[in-house]
Amino acid sequence: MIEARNLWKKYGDKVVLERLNLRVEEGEFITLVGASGCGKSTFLKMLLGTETASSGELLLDGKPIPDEPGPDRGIVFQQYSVFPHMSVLENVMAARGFGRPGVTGLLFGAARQQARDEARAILAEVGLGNAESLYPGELSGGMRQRLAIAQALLGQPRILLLDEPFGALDPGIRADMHDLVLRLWREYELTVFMVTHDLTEGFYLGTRLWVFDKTRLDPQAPDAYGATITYDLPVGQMDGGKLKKIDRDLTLTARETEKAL
Ligand SMILES: Nc1ncnc2c1ncn2[C@@H]1O[C@H](COP(=O)(O)OP(=O)(O)OP(=O)(O)O)[C@@H](O)[C@H]1O
Repeated sequence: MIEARNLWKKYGDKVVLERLNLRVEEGEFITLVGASGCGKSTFLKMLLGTETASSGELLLDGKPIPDEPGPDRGIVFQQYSVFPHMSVLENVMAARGFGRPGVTGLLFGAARQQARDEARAILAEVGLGNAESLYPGELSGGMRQRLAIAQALLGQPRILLLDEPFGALDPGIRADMHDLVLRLWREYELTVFMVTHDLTEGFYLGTRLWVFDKTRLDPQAPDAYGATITYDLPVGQMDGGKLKKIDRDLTLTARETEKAL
């Protein structure tokens, strides 16, 4: 489904990512970990289409990823910007409208009613069915991320990109969000790429964990080399074409890996 062939990303003379070669099949749940600033978000942006490769290829179904976001790819950031003066329902409807052709993306009549119905359905899916008339300022951090996920799912994406979506949440809330993401991943048969700083989270959620790191370093020229994927660890298993999580002692596995890294 997704393939990178000798993919590089540079900003000016600064090499951020280098020599990425990878293949991802439909339905995988990839978790990305690595030091701050090593290019994980940049890689997600390349998948989204807001950043382009400096060289090499990034392919979706054998064709170059379009260099602009499309409905087949949804993204959730750690801090999500919503319209503060619009209710939860209106925010979701606005996201739907903006995804449509037209100058303003405004919806009228039957299209508006359909957008409202779709927005209500997706809000119920993410557990915000009773919060549609609240304003963003009235939402907890977890509810705000549920809203962001609802917006990301609106275009019925095949690929969901999550950039540290739960980094700012309390542990209890994070556990609820993990349940939500795993349910949505299975229900919508998504392919997920999720950046996290939490290795345990990476092991728990993913079917495959990637570690981004630099393999070469020039102390005189710190920007001369970029990061690449240094570990590609299977942390789940395929079961008759369906992905199934394997039971494991998560804490132990994460600790073992931290030691190994
Ligand atoms: N638009 C840009 N122009 C120039 N440099 C950029 C740009 N975007 C990112 N960078 C640089 O690219 C490098 C990788 O950034 P990126 O945000 O992808 O890292 P990251 O691994 O996601 O970090 P973090 O875990 O802290 O979010 C950083 O050094 C950053 O300063």
